[in-house]
Amino acid sequence: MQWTLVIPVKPLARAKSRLSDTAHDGVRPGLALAFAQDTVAAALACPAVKDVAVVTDDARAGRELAALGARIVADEPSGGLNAALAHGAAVVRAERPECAVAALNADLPALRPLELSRVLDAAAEFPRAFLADAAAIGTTLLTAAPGLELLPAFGPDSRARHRASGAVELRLAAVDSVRQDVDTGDDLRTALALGVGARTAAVAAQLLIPGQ
Ligand SMILES: Nc1nc2c(ncn2[C@@H]2O[C@H](COP(=O)(O)OP(=O)(O)OP(=O)(O)O)[C@@H](O)[C@H]2O)c(=O)[nH]1
Ligand SMILES: C=C(OP(=O)(O)O)C(=O)O
Repeated sequence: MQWTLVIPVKPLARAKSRLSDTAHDGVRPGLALAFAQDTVAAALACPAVKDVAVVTDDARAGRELAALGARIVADEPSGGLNAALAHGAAVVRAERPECAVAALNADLPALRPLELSRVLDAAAEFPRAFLADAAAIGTTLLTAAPGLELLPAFGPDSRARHRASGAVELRLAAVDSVRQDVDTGDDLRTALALGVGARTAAVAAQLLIPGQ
């Protein structure tokens, strides 16, 4: 099965606020964009991915991610992350009602295409499925098979909400790159140790990160 990914990107000036102690206001938008570029590039290189729709209202992010090959969907609801994901899924399903849809966070700079393939192949066995984040509290990926609504419930403690919604938790080993979202300076250090994409590596090299 091949998947259409829906990737949400918050306006860069407001993105990744929890990284403010690691990356100051002048650098953080560029870092958030680099995360999204590395995430989208890895997703587009994944054999299980048919195409990628990015939901964003950010002009710069839209331009740069379209240049990588993503389709850009305007964040018309402007109602936060879950509204953006539901809208993105509805837009892609309006054109291809039978497509399999997966929501993926845009803050996965260490994402490896083959690990994403393993996760998506495992998800294909279930009507709806999700992958917990590295902290085991949140979610980095949520899938819906053809004909089923995505019903995104991302945000703090989303692992429990997605489980309660009936989605099956994927219990896979060795898919760290798909779980490693970056919210804090510690997360960034962990992602750098896993190995990040070229754009994040270039921006991170300008930051003085203790322990790097
Ligand atoms: N389109 C869209 N994407 C969003 C919105 N809020 C969050 N996102 C995206 O959802 C994903 C997960 O969000 P978070 O990890 O909370 O990222 P964030 O909101 O930039 O981080 P903080 O400011 O630290 O909360 C990231 O890819 C964000 O860019 C929103 O209102 N609209
Ligand atoms: C978006 C999520 O959380 P965070 O902002 O912590 O990445 C989530 O895990 O659903």
